[in-house]
Amino acid sequence: MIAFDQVTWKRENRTILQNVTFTMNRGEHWVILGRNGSGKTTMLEMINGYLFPTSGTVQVLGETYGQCDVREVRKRIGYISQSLMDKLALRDPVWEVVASGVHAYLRLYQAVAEETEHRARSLLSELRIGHLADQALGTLSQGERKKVMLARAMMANPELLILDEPCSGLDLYERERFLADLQLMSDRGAQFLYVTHHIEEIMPLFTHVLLLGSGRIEAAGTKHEVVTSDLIERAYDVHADLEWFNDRPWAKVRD
Ligand SMILES: Nc1ncnc2c1ncn2[C@@H]1O[C@H](COP(=O)(O)OP(=O)(O)OP(=O)(O)O)[C@@H](O)[C@H]1O
Repeated sequence: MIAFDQVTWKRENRTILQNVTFTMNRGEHWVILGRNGSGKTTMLEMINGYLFPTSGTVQVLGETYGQCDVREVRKRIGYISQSLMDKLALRDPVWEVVASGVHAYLRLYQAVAEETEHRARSLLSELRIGHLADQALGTLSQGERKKVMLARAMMANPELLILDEPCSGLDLYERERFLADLQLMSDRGAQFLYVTHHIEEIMPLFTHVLLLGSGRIEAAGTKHEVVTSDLIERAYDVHADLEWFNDRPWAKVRD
């Protein structure tokens, strides 16, 4: 599904990723954790084929980057990020924003097939925002906009769904609703790769965690192997006790 083999990325004499090797197998859902600047977004950009390693190889969905048409691979990947959100037209009706995801266009440039509109509307209803379908995107709350992005990404039936801090800016209520919706969407066949700063966002659906520290892998494996007090302390440099509650980890920071 995704394989990094000895991936290194250097910029202006700085090594931003160093010898990163990891494999995400079919059926697994991964979370990437790591401090600010540890290289998480850089990894996501590589998986999307926007950045190429200085050395090492990246394989995604069975294709090796450098030996395939990256644009074809991208069609099989959904990507939810703040920078995509910023590119969406705030005046467009919500259902159109969702429908444009079917071809991964930013806007619709031609008449939409009735079936596409129907699918966009029913995805919005499934995410409990069907009543907002005809409103302009710019009139929605941040939480509702995140759901629109989720619906838009699901329009193309992606095999891999990448989420870069999707819950940033959401209050507790909106965050929990978004995470519940993600759980709802997880049985549609897409595998998730989720970047966050908040370990309690590691929902039951996630199976594995990669912990990144200054461009190197500190740990990678099943979530129960990786999300431990020792490893979290090492990666974040804070003393924390971890507790699992409702199959999610919660950190209590000590002095
Ligand atoms: N194009 C670039 N040229 C030079 N340095 C870069 C470039 N892109 C990223 N970096 C540097 O690489 C490091 C890792 O950046 P990256 O955005 O991947 O971190 P991150 O883990 O996603 O951080 P955050 O959690 O703050 O979003 C940072 O120190 C950043 O300044």
